[in-house]
Amino acid sequence: MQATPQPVLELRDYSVRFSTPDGEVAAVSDLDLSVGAGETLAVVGESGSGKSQTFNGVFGLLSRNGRATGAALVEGRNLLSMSEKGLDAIRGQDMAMVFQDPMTALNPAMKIRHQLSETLQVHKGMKRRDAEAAALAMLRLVGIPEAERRFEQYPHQLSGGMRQRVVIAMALLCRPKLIVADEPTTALDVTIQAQILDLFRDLTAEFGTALVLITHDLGVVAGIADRVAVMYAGRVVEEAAVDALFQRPAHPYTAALMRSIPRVDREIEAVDPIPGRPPDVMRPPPGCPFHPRCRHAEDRCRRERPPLAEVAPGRRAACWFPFVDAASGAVTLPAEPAHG
Ligand SMILES: Nc1ncnc2c1ncn2[C@@H]1O[C@H](COP(=O)(O)OP(=O)(O)OP(=O)(O)O)[C@@H](O)[C@H]1O
Repeated sequence: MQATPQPVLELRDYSVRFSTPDGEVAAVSDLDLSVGAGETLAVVGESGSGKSQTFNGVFGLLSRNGRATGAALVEGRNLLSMSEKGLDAIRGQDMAMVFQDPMTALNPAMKIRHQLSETLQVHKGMKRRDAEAAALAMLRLVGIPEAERRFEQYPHQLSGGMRQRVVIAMALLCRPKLIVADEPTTALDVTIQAQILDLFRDLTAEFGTALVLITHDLGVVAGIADRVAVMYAGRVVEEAAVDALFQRPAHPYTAALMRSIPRVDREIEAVDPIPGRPPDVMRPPPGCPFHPRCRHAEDRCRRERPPLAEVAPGRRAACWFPFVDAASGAVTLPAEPAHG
């Protein structure tokens, strides 16, 4: 793999399971992933592929029937073996999560002033005045116009985009080493979406924060991510540097995902939805979980599950027949067969 800067978060042999009356749900299986200081890792995949539960497990936010196993190391400390108190101290101080709906992080009955300064008072032990001054400065930094006036308002008085900026300000206040943003722009309109992504890019570069951006939308990762991990049925099926991935995906699922999104440089007719549906994680198909939807599946794919393996320098793919020339390491997309 491409040399990652010193990992801030490292998942090793990491899985998430839920017990249900119908049996065990293997939501996330055997992940090995890391993200380094100042690096942005995008985690993409269709709904239900395990993106959110992976990081809910890291933050100790799984529902009661869920359990994460393996290791989730933040600067070498395994969060999975920590007490609730130890985890509380790290959450908010060393790592923060930003969700799709900013109201999950905001208290509707509290002025922005108090929401932000309280974070610093609790986690950094700052005096109220200093905390408020720092909070106001951060509000300006995340591009809130008329920050002084907004400081005295309640969340419902702000637009959705502005609320998300406040949440980002709140996440950054303690200068965390890691931010996980789960679909942070999905609820926003396209122009605001681009502004918020720019904001993430600028601020993580400025503070050297490791950023994990969870999204179902491959389109949003191009301008912001350094690396991309593509998830399918609870596993990473491809991992690569963003430019390499966009130039030539090595896994048929990534290729299919790319064909399924509209692009400004292509005719709308070129959008080609992925046939079929993702597998039921309680009853995954034998072999490669993607084989029932794959245009290139062969017998081996129906029988044996391919491991995530290095297919070229800096990229991994879980496919028996990745689009990579073994001798040269060049990625080669085969001609598409006529059938779907
Ligand atoms: N409490 C639960 N009990 C049982 N299964 C669950 C529970 N929570 C999540 N799951 C299952 O875990 C799997 C992964 O879900 P997850 O939310 O991580 O997917 P996702 O890729 O983030 O999708 P989305 O983009 O829709 O959020 C899904 O099959 C989901 O049904």
